Amino acid sequence: MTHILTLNAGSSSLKYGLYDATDPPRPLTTGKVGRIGGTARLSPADGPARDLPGVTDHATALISVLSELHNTHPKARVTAVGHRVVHGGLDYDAPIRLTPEILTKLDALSPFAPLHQPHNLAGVRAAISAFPDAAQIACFDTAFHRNHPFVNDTFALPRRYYEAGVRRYGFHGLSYDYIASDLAQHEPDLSRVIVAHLGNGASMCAMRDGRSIASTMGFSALDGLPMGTRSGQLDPGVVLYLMDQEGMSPGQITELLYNQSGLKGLSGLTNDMRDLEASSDPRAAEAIDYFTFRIRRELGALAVSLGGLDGVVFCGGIGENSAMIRARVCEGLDWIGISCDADRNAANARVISPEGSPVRVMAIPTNEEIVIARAALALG
Ligand SMILES: Nc1ncnc2c1ncn2[C@@H]1O[C@H](COP(=O)(O)OP(=O)(O)O)[C@@H](O)[C@H]1O
Ligand SMILES: CC(=O)OP(=O)(O)O
Ligand SMILES: [Mg+2]
Repeated sequence: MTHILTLNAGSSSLKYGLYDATDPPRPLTTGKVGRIGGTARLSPADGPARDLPGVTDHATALISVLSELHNTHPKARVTAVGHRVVHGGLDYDAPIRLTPEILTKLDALSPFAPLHQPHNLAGVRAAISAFPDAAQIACFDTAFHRNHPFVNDTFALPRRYYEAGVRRYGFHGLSYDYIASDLAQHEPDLSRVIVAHLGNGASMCAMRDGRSIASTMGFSALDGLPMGTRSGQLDPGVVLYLMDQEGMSPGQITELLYNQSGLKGLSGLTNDMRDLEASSDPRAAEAIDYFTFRIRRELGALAVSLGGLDGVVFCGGIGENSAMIRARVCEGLDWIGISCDADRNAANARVISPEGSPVRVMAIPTNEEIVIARAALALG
């Protein structure tokens, strides 16, 4: 028996999975290192969680994950490693087996996803040294969105920028791909669906019949919803002001918009939703107000893109676990058919809208790892 390893570096997490290389891949173990940048904690799905005091970044998190897997599954024969790679740019709209040339091309996209792409590619390089004989497969967050209609793919800039690749790519595509396959299997009657992937990074996707037609994220993973540490949608005039009036450099603005803004910037406290929910500081409440307000605003915009709504799905660390955020998002939206049953919501049930509701509202745990494992099996 041979095995597939999956690695998924998010902005605050490193998720992993080890699978038998069967069709479909059978999970042997999965888990994650969360709160990277804070008190990192390893949570294997099948064992006790523990803090990782020496882990301060994605590189040290990866060393811990590889050593955990070596201890728990010493006989694993890894023949393919599947990687989440956030940005595939113009060239990659499907998973691909990596070569040194492709890796170099993907390096060039790092400035457009600085919280992810460098960690994703460092993971590839670490996996090449740990498993030199294994196939390395990249699975792109952008791929799921590559067939957007022109109006959802472009900015109103002179055409040459579109041709040069300045487009609305959209991200979290592996998560949306998983949710689309889950819906096709279990809710085939739903055509127009909005999926809210709410984690440390957050975006929403409008899907018609399982295909993405619009996303709140754009050229980079900065656009759209406010996130743990990212601003979300911002008037470009603010960036001009920061440069012209405050004399900030591109590097300083990058640090501000990617690392010091969003929930962390607004609350002045933390990027972590669990900590914000537990806080009595009024700034924490205001950060949550802003987060839910922007989700509701985008919900309206995406419903218009779809010409109506049959379903809403919450996923990601916040979407799957926070009944409070889901309730706040759904509050007072009966007029577009959205409502939330308090008991179902509190129980984290799959369907949280009341029986017979015009829009089926759901909380579905996403599974980017299995999407990566399937691709690694196909291409490995
Ligand atoms: N029970 C919970 N209640 C509220 N928020 C939660 C809960 N569990 C996790 N979260 C939040 O989910 C976010 C992390 O989401 P996740 O999808 O794991 O991260 P990433 O985007 O880095 O992959 C954090 O803000 C965390 O506080
Ligand atoms: C693209 C993105 O924001 O990913 P994550 O939610 O894993 O940080
Ligand atoms: Mg994530």
